[in-house]
Amino acid sequence: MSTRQTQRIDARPPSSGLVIETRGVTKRFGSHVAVDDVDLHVAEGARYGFLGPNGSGKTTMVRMLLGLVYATRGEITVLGATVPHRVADVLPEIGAMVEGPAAYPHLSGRTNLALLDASGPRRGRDGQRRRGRVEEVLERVGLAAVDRRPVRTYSLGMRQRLGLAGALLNRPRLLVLDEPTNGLDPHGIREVRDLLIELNAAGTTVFLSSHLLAEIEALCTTVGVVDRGRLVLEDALDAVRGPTGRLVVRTPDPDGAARLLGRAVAERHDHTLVVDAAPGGPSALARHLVEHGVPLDGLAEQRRSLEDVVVALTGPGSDTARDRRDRA
Ligand SMILES: Nc1ncnc2c1ncn2[C@@H]1O[C@H](COP(=O)(O)OP(=O)(O)OP(=O)(O)O)[C@@H](O)[C@H]1O
Repeated sequence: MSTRQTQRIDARPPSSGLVIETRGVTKRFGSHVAVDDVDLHVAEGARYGFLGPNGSGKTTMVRMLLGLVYATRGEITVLGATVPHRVADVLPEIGAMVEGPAAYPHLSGRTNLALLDASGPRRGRDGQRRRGRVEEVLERVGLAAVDRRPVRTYSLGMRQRLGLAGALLNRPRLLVLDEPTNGLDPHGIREVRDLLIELNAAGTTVFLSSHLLAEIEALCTTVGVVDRGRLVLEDALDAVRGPTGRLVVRTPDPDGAARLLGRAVAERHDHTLVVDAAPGGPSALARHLVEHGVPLDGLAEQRRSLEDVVVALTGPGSDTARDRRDRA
């Protein structure tokens, strides 16, 4: 075993169970504070979504995690190594894609990956195995059928997949991805999501930034929301989307249900009613409706959407609100 590998194992102890931890991380560009006193906690095995509008500091944070830019203040630990000083020890265990995929435009995707692999921790003369690794990651990202044409002729979606393939070459323990579905069509977005879920199920922790709420909601187990450089929320997605205290009733007889439930009905849309929860919960309400001849198609607890929570937290005057006003 090489010294390098031993060091990596020594650097492994996130006994806290955290693979990324930051304390008071701040980044200033001149007088502009891009990241402001951020404490991140990314647990081993999580799919962590770092959500924020454009310009909120996501890329800057991701770059700091990888030691590509230095924090003005604060501490960063990734896979047990302090960043930037010891980041080189753990980089072989991290697959990263930041600010779009980088590749030599005049070379094919395969050649680009082979070069990347040759410069990685398993550099050396195992050409056969390298070819195997390259084919495997091309297959995983749906580029197996790609021919010899140069990367400059690739669509943005293909480049994005190639970038992901590069991030997977080392079979990383941690994936750090900045806006990984940028430029992909809905089909491609779903494929990347499925791939990340599959890798995560096999043990890889996934940290990704996105300005797309729906993407984070569909993929992540934990969410960190950043607004103008500040982390305004960090929690398990299930906890964020907790119950609202109301029940959603679907019935073919909404008039009958509305008459019966009176002022408990908070909202009504076609055959769906949102009802203030009464003592006894969903089962008591179901019984009450059915006993009074109102048939039910469905009854469920209403849960907050991530969007509701984010809008409430970021509030008017934030970049999110400004973006909305600009678009209006
Ligand atoms: N090298 C730099 N010099 C000066 N300002 C910078 C630099 N890099 C980023 N910034 C500024 O820091 C703020 C945060 O930028 P950052 O790219 O981290 O945001 P982001 O959330 O990733 O945005 P996007 O989704 O648009 O990529 C922005 O106001 C940006 O203009």
